[in-house]
Amino acid sequence: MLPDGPALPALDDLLRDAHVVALPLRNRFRGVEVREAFLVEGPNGWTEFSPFLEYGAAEASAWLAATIDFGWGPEPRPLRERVDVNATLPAVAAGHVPEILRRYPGCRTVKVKVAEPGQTLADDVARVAAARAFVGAEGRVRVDANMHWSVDETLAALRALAPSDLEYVEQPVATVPELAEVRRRIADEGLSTPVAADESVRKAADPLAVARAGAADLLVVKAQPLGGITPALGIVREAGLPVVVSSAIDTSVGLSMGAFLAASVPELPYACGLGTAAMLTSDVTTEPLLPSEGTVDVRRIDVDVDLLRRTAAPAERRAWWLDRVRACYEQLARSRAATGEP
Ligand SMILES: O=C(O)CCC(=O)c1ccccc1C(=O)O
Ligand SMILES: [Mg+2]
Repeated sequence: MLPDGPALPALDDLLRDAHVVALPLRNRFRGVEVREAFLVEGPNGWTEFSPFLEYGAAEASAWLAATIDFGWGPEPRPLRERVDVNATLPAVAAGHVPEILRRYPGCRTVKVKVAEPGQTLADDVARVAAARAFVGAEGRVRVDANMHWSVDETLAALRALAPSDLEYVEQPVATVPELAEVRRRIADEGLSTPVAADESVRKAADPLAVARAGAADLLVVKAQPLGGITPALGIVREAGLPVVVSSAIDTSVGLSMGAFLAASVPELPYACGLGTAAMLTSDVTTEPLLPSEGTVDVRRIDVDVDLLRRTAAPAERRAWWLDRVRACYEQLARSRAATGEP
């Protein structure tokens, strides 16, 4: 189900002055080496559309709803001016951990990618230990397995990672029943690691099912896949669980949407995954939303025309993105027309 939202702007308003950029990453992340994004300026300011390339129109349409919500919808009402952020550590060798974490000045929380296909639990243990050594006993270290473990593998990993004292484990397994089982087994075995749901929120037909099933201790919420700040805030309210606001390797424009969401959530007990501008080798603004003193600003982003030109995607990629916006727009228009009917 696609979220409701403001009346759609004309398709031409989305396409006429749009930019498509291709930003190389410093380190490969979930198989991605260059991040592409579609940027457009609405009456509220610059907004972003950047679903991953493999997503079909149905899934990507929620991301377009978010693009429109941020550019054309109700202005967010932030409760804070800065948001604490975590460092995001790709599945690199342990020896590379310090050089990556140094890009996140002041961040006391690290999210470590684990369970990367082709790697071993020993690789994860070494990487997580290096992250713990970097932040010290006062810091926080969480891991994200992106659904790659079974229930048994999760428990084995949590036992092996226990010396690093995890803040939580994010989406260790794929399904809601498995998440529930992981939580039960953690309690049965006398462990205490909280379980966070990410894919079970952002890729689910019903983002609240995991909360209703009592299958997670906290939720990871992302503005773009949930259809924007307005619907995401509704999900946070109804879930009744603590949340971490995160992002999807966005440009600073997409990160600013996440920062406004994080700033609008009533309670924000965890550092948010909004520091990832540090993963990009270039950005679309001269004032990128980079972490400083462990936080990012909550502000709109002005894009820089020179940077847009320098990071512009090749013509055939631009054409692909414009087609994708058209396809998603059609879906949104159809779904909004349907909800208007009796
Ligand atoms: O939460 C963070 O630290 C950064 C964002 C992140 O990890 C991410 C980025 C792109 C795609 C998936 C994920 C994820 O949380 O699984
Ligand atoms: Mg995740």
